[in-house]
Amino acid sequence: MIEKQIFRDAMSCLGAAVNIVTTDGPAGRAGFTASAVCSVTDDPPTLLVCLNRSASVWPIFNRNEALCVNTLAAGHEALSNLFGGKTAMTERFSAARWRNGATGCPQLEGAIVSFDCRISQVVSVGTHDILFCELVALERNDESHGLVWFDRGYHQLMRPAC
Ligand SMILES: NC(=O)C1=CN([C@@H]2O[C@H](COP(=O)(O)OP(=O)(O)OC[C@H]3O[C@@H](n4cnc5c(N)ncnc54)[C@H](O)[C@@H]3O)[C@@H](O)[C@H]2O)C=CC1
Ligand SMILES: Cc1cc2nc3c(=O)[nH]c(=O)nc-3n(C[C@H](O)[C@H](O)[C@H](O)COP(=O)(O)O)c2cc1C
Repeated sequence: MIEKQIFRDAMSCLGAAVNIVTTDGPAGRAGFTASAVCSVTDDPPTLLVCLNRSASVWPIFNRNEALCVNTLAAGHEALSNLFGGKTAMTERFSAARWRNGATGCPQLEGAIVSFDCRISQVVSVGTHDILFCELVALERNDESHGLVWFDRGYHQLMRPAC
């Protein structure tokens, strides 16, 4: 069996978009930073998000059954750290501006793209739940530069024409 640390060191070589995944509903509002997000199928348009079941936000996502994947732009590094740390939920949300999407989940103003989704299926693997998320609506912002998590640090990605 490969050790956990060796696996993590290897995974740190995979660059990934950084996202703030939010929810709102009967269990209240919550959000966390996630790099474990990817496309599953375009028919029906579906993404997946991997969420550690030991995270404080897990019961809230589990009950609300809706979420919004807000893909972060260059300049969102501090916000990403806030949602990725052990900070109070009010402190996380007061650091940025939000609007409510079709599902009622918070959409980050200035996100490169926001995928507003209903959680269609949940599969538990090891420590994590894989949340399959069917797209309800989306909002794009084609002007901001990108942000990637690679080698345990943030890297800005510039659009070619800018
Ligand atoms: N999938 C996840 O749950 C992820 C969790 N994190 C958390 O953010 C913090 C900082 O992470 P890094 O600076 O990248 O250093 P790190 O050494 O904790 O992680 C390196 C890489 O391993 C993977 N990874 C880390 N924790 C994991 C987990 N519990 N389950 C599955 N994959 C995991 C991710 O791809 C991560 O970028 C850590 O507390 C880490 O656990 C970060 C990225 C993904
Ligand atoms: C760059 C980055 C990426 C992360 N990606 C994930 C992820 O994909 N899945 C996950 O469960 N936690 C991920 N985390 C950790 C959560 O954001 C973190 O556990 C949570 O916000 C804080 O947990 P707490 O609410 O229990 O304090 C990531 C953290 C950082 C900084």
